[in-house]
Amino acid sequence: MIGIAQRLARAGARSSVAPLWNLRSPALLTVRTATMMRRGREPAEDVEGGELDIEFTSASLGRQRGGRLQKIDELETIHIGVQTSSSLYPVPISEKTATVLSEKMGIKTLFPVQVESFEPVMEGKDIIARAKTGTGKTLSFVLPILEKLRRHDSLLGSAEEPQHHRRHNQQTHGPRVLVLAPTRELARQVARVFVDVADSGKLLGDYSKGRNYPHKPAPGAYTTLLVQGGTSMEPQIRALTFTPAPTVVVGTPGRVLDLTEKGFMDLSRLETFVLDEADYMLDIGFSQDIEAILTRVKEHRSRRSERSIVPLQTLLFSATLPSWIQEVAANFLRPSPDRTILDITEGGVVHAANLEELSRSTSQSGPRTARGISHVAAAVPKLKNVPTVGQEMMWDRFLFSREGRESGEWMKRVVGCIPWAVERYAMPAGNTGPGRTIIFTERKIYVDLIVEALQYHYAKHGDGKNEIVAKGLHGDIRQNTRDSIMQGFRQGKVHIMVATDVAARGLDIPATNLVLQTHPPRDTDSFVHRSGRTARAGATGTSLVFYDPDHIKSFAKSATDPSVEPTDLLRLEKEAGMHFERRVAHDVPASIVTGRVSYTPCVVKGLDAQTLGRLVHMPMFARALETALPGSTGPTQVNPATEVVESVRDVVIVSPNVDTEGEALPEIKAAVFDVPTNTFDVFVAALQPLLPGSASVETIDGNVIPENWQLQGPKSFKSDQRQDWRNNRNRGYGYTSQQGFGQRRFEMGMGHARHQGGRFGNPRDNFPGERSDFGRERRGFPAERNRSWGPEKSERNDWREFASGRMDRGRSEERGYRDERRRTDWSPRTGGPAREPLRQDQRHSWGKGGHKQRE
Ligand SMILES: Nc1ncnc2c1ncn2[C@@H]1O[C@H](COP(=O)(O)OP(=O)(O)OP(=O)(O)O)[C@@H](O)[C@H]1O
Repeated sequence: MIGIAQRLARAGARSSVAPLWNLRSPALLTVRTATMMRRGREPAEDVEGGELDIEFTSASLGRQRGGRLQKIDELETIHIGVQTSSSLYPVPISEKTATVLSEKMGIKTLFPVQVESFEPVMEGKDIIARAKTGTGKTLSFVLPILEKLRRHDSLLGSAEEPQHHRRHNQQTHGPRVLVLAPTRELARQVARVFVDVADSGKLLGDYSKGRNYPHKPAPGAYTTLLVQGGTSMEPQIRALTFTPAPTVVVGTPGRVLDLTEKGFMDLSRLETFVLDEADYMLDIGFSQDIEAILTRVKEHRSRRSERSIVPLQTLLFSATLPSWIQEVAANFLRPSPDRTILDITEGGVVHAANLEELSRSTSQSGPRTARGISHVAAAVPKLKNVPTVGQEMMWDRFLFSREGRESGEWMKRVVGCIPWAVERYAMPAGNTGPGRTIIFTERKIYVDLIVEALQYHYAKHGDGKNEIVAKGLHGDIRQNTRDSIMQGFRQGKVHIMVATDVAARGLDIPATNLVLQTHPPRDTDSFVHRSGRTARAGATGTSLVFYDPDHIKSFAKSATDPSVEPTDLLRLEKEAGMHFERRVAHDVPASIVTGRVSYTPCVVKGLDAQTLGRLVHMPMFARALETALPGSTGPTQVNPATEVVESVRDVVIVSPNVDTEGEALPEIKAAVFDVPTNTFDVFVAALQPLLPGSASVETIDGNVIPENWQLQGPKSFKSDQRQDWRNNRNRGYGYTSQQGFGQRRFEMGMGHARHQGGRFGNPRDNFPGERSDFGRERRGFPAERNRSWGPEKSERNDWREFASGRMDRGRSEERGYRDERRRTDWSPRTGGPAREPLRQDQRHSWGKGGHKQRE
């Protein structure tokens, strides 16, 4: 008869046995084992779960090997809760970890990738593993890594501890495990799993809740340090130099490399090196950093005696392992038999013999996306009206930028359909709340635009009770804001997160109902990862891709005619092994981007092409022109710099709202601007100083708008509105957001604030028309550069230098600044005259508070 301990150990309960021997009274134990023995009933009997009273005799216990096990003298009855190996933790984990998993993390069973990777990691093998999104890859390396540390450390000092391991542990100070992840958010998430499983309290280096300097860890605790960019390095350095050093470091490659190169991170004690999202990390972009880090690891380790070194174990995990990875991964992994290649598919676990086999199996392994995802492709309808983004400056700027001309129309169409998608797919039946949606888009500017439009839409059309909050996440957002947005999304305070691919990999937000992509993604792997943000850990969810219905034609054709290039969606279906349900999206009735704006036509006669050429560079005019030309070139297709100017030489541009089609004003070179009524004043105020003397501005009825029109108080812009402007209040006049003029103008930036009617500065000074930006001309700034879309920053700085008397004559002549107009009394700080002319000795004190001393 073999002993209980051996049997338990064989069945996978090694670590659970030790406390058993110390029991002096009946106790309920949860032992992860399949085979138990009852007294007097030999041989052993397989138990299928449930609880079992077992009596052990002192004789049977006493036979157990190992001096550390206490011998029990009397007969004891021990109640052991038994569960079969297939249902609960079929791997030998310590009692402590088992308790954390089941009680704190609510994990009752292990997922296949976790079971399969456990033993190889424990044995110190290298692993490259692929498993679908949301199948628990993080735990599949965290669990065995911590267990391995525990097991090794439990042997510390005992005869069983391997010699080289003992020396390895004694000698140095740095982390024993290094995990690299591509994004800061993912690094934080992985680090948290280490902290949870190790039950080590605080995550070091997590500053999201204020400063968190390293505390003295409990003896034997496996502490984890988060080393991410975008936050202060100093506390990370302090944590690294602390004794004992953090056991695990999880970070992004840039910061890890930085700390290593500056000598703060000693990697000579490193035992395990993990690349989460391995394919992404080894792709161009990150691979250089990774190689540099590994070179450092080798350097550090080589300082130590050969015999003392524990072999470095490398673990690579991802949901996608493209074929190119075979060559790259071969440089990182040791050859067989020190390496295991795992592919966890729907059909089961494939132990590939080599990397080639793994990449071959990619195409044969069924759908590559997680099982619970429903895929929808929604055709985005064409714009029914001509929405002009009236209320938000960001859209203005975008639509007349180069990108805007390329993709502006598509973005407007897409944005108009998002509320439909959210309502339909992110609000599950019976669920009163808005659910969670992640919207992926290609560029940061799209993120900002979508967020702005959604915030506007939900503020306007929300029911006031279930307010839907949308926030953006991309690389230009400050780290603490990114962290709080992520936290808000996890907690359900943010309902829609609009993100670039920074959120595409690894992020685990369990209750995400909908993943929406504004364009079919560039490659299938991106699609797999983006879609994988929903339907995690066996849940269900929807992944929706917006596409252009023009592609429908080629959809149908390409199905029958192989010579037709498959569209993006067909390619995705083929390569990802899934099928899209086709739908037509609905855009919101009143365009989300604008609502319907009312227009006032404004006829400008006597325009020459040169003036018009200048006008069209200003977003405000360009937009008006665009609106005026829907029939000919389409609302966003206008290239203002060329097409419009070319055509204005011969034809009259007519507003679509005016039923004249060029005939009513046959001989006159004129432009009819359809100006949104609420910005009419700003428009005219900005327009008039730019026109040549021969030009006139008229309403469509032929009433000439006098030159000082805006000063007399236009009908559409009443005095109380002007007062609002002065008082920084917004009542939705179109040129500001809800945040109020002052703040908005600050956000807008200088150039934009200017063309909204005035100088950047105190908004009360700048009511359009009362004081314009063009006053600078009076101060001697060359007229041709004096435009509000005007001079480049460097030129502006030059001008300031000149105006404040700091520029020498040679340079000022070179730039054509008129020296006789040099104004030494002009304050570069306030843009107005200083109180009294500066003395020579005071001039140099600008910027050092000299002007204050004079006051
Ligand atoms: N054994 C388990 N039982 C229940 N839930 C689990 C188990 N293992 C992991 N999970 C949960 O599954 C979710 C997904 O896990 P994880 O983030 O590790 O997936 P992943 O495979 O790394 O996904 P991705 O490829 O997107 O990075 C997490 O919320 C995690 O808590």
